[in-house]
Amino acid sequence: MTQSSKAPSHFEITVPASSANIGPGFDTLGLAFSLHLRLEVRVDRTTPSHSARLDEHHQEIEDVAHNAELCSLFDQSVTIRYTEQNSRELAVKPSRNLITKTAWYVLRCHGLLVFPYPVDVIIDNPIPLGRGLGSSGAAVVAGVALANMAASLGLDKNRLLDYALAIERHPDNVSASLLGGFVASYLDDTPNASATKLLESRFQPVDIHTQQTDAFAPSAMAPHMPPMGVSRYVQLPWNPRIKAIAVIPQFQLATVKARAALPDTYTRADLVFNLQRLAVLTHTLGQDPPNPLLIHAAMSDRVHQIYRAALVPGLEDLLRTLVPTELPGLLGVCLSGAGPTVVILAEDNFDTIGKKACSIFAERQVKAHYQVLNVDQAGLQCKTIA
Ligand SMILES: Nc1ncnc2c1ncn2[C@@H]1O[C@H](COP(=O)(O)OP(=O)(O)OP(=O)(O)O)[C@@H](O)[C@H]1O
Ligand SMILES: N[C@@H](CCO)C(=O)O
Repeated sequence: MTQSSKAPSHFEITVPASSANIGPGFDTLGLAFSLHLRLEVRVDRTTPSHSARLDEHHQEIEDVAHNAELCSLFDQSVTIRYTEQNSRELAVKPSRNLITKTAWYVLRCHGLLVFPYPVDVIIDNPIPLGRGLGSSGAAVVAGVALANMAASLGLDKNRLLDYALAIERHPDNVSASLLGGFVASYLDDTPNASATKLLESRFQPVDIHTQQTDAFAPSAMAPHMPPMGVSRYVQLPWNPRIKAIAVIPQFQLATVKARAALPDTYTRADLVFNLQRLAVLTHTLGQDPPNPLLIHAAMSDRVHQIYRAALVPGLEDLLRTLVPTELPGLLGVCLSGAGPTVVILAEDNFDTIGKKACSIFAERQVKAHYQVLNVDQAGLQCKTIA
């Protein structure tokens, strides 16, 4: 992530799409793609926003009966516009849009009720919504970066990840979008020393392991700051010859619905099945030449894909039919995150494989198209323009 020291008045934020799980790595593996959410941001640093500081409002906020006044105050400090891609159903009211709501949470954790200077954001989002390509994760990463750059908060990428996790509770998508490449991550159950320091401050750290979050509660005087170092990660080796064929059905599947389809408990046999393949998979995707039979077998899963198959017609056919012995160049197949997109890792014959996958979906009356994507090794990029 690049960031100049001078407070920029014109900058660009780019965040890669991502695929989570990659077969056996449920809630831990993430892969960033060369498909980017882009924000072009202008900050009018000549005109400080009115009522920028939370403590200037201390008494007023105590008296504010509704969130409405806080929202309208924030909405006056930022404007957002989308280009035509994938934005029809997205809110352009800043206090209701995921990107700027996330930025608002980060600002409020720093005592700011609004952006310190008026901000204008043009958003280009080629990442399809609700398809398992990490559009919400990319939006959250873009939001924390927007607050960091526009308010010159000086947060490094590890702290940005803490804030992103206060919103998106599973680390796989946001870690890949923030860091780039092929990432394994976990949430740290034991808050470290710096996190306990936060306990003495007036901010109570958000409990990252519960599902509900008050991060977006605008009426909160000072929202719960995330503990420091709440996630740990490693960036894994990736053979650049391997590309991803994203086979994208036309229907959406919200993550919350796909997570509700999962059981609360698993047999030891199923857990061991996934653990064994996960261990192999984290290494074999960095080997050269790739080993198709090993990769294909290591991408098998018993924790989430079988339980989501009913929500993605054609998934079981794809997992059963797309094998390296039948399709030269094919390495492995998996549901992308919570779906419905299916990601096929391959080193050759991308179009033959993509068309075959779309035809299998079509046999189940599912319209789909495919995109051949490289793995993005850069992650979040913040580029100063002026
Ligand atoms: N680029 C974006 N800008 C603003 N809000 C977004 C954006 N992408 C996603 N969101 C918000 O996040 C919500 C959930 O997004 P989406 O359904 O795409 O993500 P998901 O289901 O969590 O997983 P995935 O994006 O991987 O499918 C959307 O309904 C939308 O409100
Ligand atoms: N690991 C998450 C990813 C969601 O994008 C899930 O599969 O629910």
